[in-house]
Amino acid sequence: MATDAEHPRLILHNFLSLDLCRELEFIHKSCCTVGYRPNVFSTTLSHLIATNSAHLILPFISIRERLKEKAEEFFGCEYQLFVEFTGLISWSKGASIGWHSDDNRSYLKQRDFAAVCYLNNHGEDFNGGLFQFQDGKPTTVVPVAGDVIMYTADSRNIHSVHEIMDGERLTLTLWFSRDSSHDEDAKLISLLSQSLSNNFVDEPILHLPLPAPNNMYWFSPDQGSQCQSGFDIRLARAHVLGYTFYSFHDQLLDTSQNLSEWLMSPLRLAMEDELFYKEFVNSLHALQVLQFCCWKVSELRETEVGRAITNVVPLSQSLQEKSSGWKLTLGDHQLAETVFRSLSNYEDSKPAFGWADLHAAVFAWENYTCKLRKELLIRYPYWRTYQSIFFVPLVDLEKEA
Ligand SMILES: O=C(O)CCC(=O)C(=O)O
Ligand SMILES: [Fe+2]
Repeated sequence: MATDAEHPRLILHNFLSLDLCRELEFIHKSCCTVGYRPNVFSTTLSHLIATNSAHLILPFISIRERLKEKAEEFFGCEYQLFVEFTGLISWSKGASIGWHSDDNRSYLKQRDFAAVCYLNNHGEDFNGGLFQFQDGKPTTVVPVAGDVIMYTADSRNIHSVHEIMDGERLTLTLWFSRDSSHDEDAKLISLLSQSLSNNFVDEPILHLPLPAPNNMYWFSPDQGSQCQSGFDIRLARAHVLGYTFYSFHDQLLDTSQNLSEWLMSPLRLAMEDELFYKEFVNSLHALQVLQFCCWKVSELRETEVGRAITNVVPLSQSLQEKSSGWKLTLGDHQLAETVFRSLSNYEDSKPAFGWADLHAAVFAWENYTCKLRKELLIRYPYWRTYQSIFFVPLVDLEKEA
């Protein structure tokens, strides 16, 4: 929709497929950290690389390119733009932003255009959170999964976002710049080169995530103050799906002091009074598999045959045998549910999937991860050569190789 020249902006319906929206939701809900403002969570591409999950930047590549081309075409600046920032951003109850333009700080002056992609639905996944332009048409934008809004980052497009009343609102947000010194690609390629040189580059070994420092996962209802109340967002994300983490240590440790340490070390998943015997290398690994299961559950149910599960035991039995099993406690359950429950989860409080699904998800997640990892190793040398992160169909690269 082209609008008046005084307020250059564009709305694109169904620009992203629903499956891509779900895939990005999986990435965000398994990798995000607390954001830059209260009740906001974010996942940047550099964070994915830093946490040993560089392959998870791949689902972003073609969409970044399509959005950049669209912005260049619509705003009439072909071949002039660089992606300045790409990130998944979610807002929970209480988050909002007043009237502003996106270049309204001295350190944001390089931003020329914004693209906000909605990944979930107003009224279904969250309430509140309508986007509003101060002048010009359209005035209000209701977030619908797959839709995108683009606008100039200057004062011609002053906007705000209403407070989130309930649920979690998720977007993929990009800014574009004409200034090549703010090219995100150059920074990402440099991070990738460090990350890949730390690993066995030739071996597409299974890639396991490595958590960032624990304070990046600590949600505090009153950010800025040193208050003790709050929760670890990895525990909270598992909790709203109906799962808890159990750690099996030899020694008795003081829970509050060691929660951080345990979240970094091997653990298992429990649901109600049953324990899944699969050991995950750390909390992020377990959370990635849980969120992957959430994304793929219907597909997993179609393809799995047999579905015999042998590695689930009653918790009471396992704790008797291994007296050192410890539940990692979440703390404020109610707060975690307010912050992370999407509206659609409220209907019934039962877990959305069970052990058979999770069992299948462990293998499907490994296949997904290995496939992306192999793809990254094919694409990366081209990105390094051209100092640009671009999308080419894999068959074309394989032909060249
Ligand atoms: O998420 C949105 O709809 C817009 C967010 C926004 O205005 C911003 O991040 O500057
Ligand atoms: Fe904004």
